[in-house]
Amino acid sequence: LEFGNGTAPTPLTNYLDTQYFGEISIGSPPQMFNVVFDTGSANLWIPSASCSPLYTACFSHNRYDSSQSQTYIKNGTGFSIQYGSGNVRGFLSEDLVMVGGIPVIQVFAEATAVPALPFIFAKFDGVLGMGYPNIAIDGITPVFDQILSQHILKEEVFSVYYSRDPHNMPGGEIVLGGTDPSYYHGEFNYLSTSKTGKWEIELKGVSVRGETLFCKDGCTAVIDTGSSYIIGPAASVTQLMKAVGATELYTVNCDKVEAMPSISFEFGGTEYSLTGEDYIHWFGEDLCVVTFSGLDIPPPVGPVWVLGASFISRYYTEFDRHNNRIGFARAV
Ligand SMILES: CCN(C(=O)c1cnc(C)nc1NCc1ccco1)[C@H]1CCCNC1
Repeated sequence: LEFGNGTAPTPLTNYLDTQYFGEISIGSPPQMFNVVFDTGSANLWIPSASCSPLYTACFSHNRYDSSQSQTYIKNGTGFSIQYGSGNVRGFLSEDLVMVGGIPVIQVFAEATAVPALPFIFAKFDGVLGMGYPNIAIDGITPVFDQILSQHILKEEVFSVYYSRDPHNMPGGEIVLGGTDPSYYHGEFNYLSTSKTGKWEIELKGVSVRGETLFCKDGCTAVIDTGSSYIIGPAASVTQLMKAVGATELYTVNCDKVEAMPSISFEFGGTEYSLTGEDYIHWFGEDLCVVTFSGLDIPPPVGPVWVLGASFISRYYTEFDRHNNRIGFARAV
């Protein structure tokens, strides 16, 4: 397959700086879907034409109809993926999936039950997991691994740019096989993924005004392209709100945003800081909310910090499967 220089870019749509998604097709003739490219999971699921109208979150999105596809291969194995608020359930099917112009014969899940919360708020139809195969449910080979085995990519990496202020076009870009220098400047700093099999790295500390307040003895950070915000242990985030002058409801007075202190994450020997502008979400003229949320993820996964779009929109991120490392560079 001749495409570009061994890299395959997909433009992303930015919905209110909180949801970033790109278009893929499934089936012949192609059925189009908007999916989140999610490093926090490793399966592809999309709503099924056979989902009940009772599931509003399924019925209100584009749905895959296997009866319309000449390349559909029946599977039927059960599928369930757990989210904080509930499970997406369905069954497995196989068909031709086109991602960034690359064809893949892919096993994916047709969702017949999609929890209203949070997915009625989703502007995307489904999720394309970009995580490692060992977190893939039902042991399905993930899309990116299927592409790697075709040996057509220049490098065994993918990179993500998320824009800020939704008026910028495009809203973002994911590049399979390399990086896009038009969206970052300066050098990359690389951090090796602490446990192979997850896009997570060692966080050395979280500091405000130069003082390390949290994760003093080191902790784990998950770099999750499918999450909107920054999630931290509940007690730490509560203290962090106080330290930056936000109320318990995470709200701040909009004209105080410029004066808010930077919050820094130390990875390797480098401080990655977010200014008030970076971590505040403007919900209107005078409602500004801090885009952090407190969540105690239980061991063995937790306690962790999850860095989502609020972080990635400031730091262009390269996910390197060849060297099992994550690279950050300043986004444009
Ligand atoms: C996709 C499921 N996720 C969300 O956080 C999520 C839920 N519900 C809505 C409506 N949107 C979500 N993410 C929007 C988004 C797109 C890109 C950046 O953030 C997470 C679940 C944990 C694994 N990682 C993904």
